[in-house]
Amino acid sequence: MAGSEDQKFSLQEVLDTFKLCLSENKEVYLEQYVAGWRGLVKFLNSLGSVFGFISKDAVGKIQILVNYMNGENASHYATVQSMVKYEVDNNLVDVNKKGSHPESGCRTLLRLHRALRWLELFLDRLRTSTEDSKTSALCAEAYNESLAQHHPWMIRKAAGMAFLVLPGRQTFFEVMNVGPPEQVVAKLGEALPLISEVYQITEDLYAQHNMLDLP
Ligand SMILES: CCCCCCCC/C=C\CCCCCCCC(=O)N[C@@H](COP(=O)(O)O)[C@H](O)/C=C/CCCCCCCCCCCCC
Repeated sequence: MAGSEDQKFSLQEVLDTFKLCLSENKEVYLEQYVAGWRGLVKFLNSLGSVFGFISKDAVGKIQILVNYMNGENASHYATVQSMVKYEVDNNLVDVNKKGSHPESGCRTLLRLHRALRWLELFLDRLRTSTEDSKTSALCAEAYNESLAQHHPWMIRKAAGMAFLVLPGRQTFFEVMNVGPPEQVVAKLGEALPLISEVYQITEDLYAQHNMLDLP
């Protein structure tokens, strides 16, 4: 994986991976899910070292999942559904407090899943924003409505400070490599339902298994 996060970001590429995430019977392919996150991390890395602590956490979690996907039980890590079934059936998930499985696939994916909700809220705000909107405010609002509820004070503070140095809306749109603002807005409109569907399917699955609060 070394170096893959340094390449140029493309919103289209991320959109394509999220499109490929769902199987015909609405299972979420882990390979595409992880590929989507890798694409997003490229974007994060292009914003500078202030975001390094966020990128490091995301890359670490991506790597945990990749290790399972390439490990001896790889066949069980094809989809989120098969991973959940395998780990739950084999008692490989710490359910109430951290124990012998502190880095289960289920727990690791849950962290990225919560971040996907932040992404959904943030992209929707970006899509409906006006030229004078502040990306830092849009990002903070989306964060407070989602991920912040799972983060301790120190992380919330650090994240809040990082948001303050986010580039303006115009730069943001340029980095997406889609074209003029109208096309970015259209592309975001295309991306959002896909991200929402992947989010909702995962959310429902975790809810069914009472796993939305894994330690
Ligand atoms: C389409 C282009 C525009 C949007 C591009 C967005 C690019 C974002 C890329 C990655 C997002 C980072 C995902 C972060 C995952 C965080 C998972 C998490 O909650 N980890 C915490 C809990 O883990 P455990 O301790 O339980 O293992 C961990 O404590 C977190 C540490 C780092 C701080 C996370 C702050 C997240 C802020 C939200 C992302 C802001 C990115 C702003 C860039 C626009």
